[in-house]
Amino acid sequence: MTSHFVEVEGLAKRFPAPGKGEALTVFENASFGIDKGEFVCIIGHSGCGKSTILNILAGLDQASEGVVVMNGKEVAGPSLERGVVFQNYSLLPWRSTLRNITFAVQARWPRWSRDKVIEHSLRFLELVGLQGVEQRKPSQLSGGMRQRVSIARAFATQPQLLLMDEPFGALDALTRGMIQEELIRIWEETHQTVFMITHDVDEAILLADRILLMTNGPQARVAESVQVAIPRPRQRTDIIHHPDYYRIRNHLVISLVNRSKELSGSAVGSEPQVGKYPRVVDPTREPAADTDRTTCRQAAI
Ligand SMILES: Nc1ncnc2c1ncn2[C@@H]1O[C@H](COP(=O)(O)OP(=O)(O)OP(=O)(O)O)[C@@H](O)[C@H]1O
Repeated sequence: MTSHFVEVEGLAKRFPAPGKGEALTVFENASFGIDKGEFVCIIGHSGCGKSTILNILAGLDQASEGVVVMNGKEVAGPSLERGVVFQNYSLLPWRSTLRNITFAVQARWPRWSRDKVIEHSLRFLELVGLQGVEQRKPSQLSGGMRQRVSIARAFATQPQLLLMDEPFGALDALTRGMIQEELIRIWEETHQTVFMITHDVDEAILLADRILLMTNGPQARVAESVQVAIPRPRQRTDIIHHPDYYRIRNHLVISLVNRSKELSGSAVGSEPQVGKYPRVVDPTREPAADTDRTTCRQAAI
């Protein structure tokens, strides 16, 4: 039945109303697939249910309807096969930087020797540029460094699926840019399957193979799957000069700013959604009028 590495089928989340009112349907009928080694970002306005979807994929929350299947097995709870990076780093404050990583690596591979655990952990700290701070506690690190530790820890445990909930949301623009590039480097080395929430259209285009677009809630839908076929390796300073960059960016911005509200609860775009999956969109093949450069100032939602 499953054709993708991760298959999300007919997911819905409803919360009961406090009184006798109707239940709140945050999103419904969310169906999409993620292939092995793919980097997928999801974008949508605040409250449409992105974090809830990510938590359901992680096994940390339960769907009201629908199912998530990973590698042929239904996701029924948390597992070391799925790693999560949150915006607030989630490091253990009493452990050193290195021990925050070795702790997770040891849990993942309990039979490994101490030396092997340390060697493996140091390699991932090095990949995020954190040599020399191994013995510092999280409180002695900057926000950017803490997020690097948390990314290194997630990649070091080599989960089959890595879930990232706005990992750079709390960082300043310069630090964010640097860590985005480190994330690209570490992903290109490991070819991890990644599902990431972001509010930043430019970040999504830089990182993703595909961007899932959600309409506004309540009754939000995963309406489009937007292809990002810009070749890799990608760099922040070069990607903006690629001829397809603004076509993709403007499509995303127009969909998010103009269409997602009007069409909340239905597919974004002029064509209706056919079948269970979101409409597949390649903005580089859409008419130029849809990608007017004047919308480019509204990039983060
Ligand atoms: N326990 C709950 N009871 C009722 N409603 C809830 C509960 N938990 C979450 N919600 C609602 O579910 C909706 C989706 O929340 P979620 O955090 O998944 O959205 P989001 O798209 O990730 O938002 P943001 O981009 O702001 O992080 C919100 O409207 C929120 O108020």
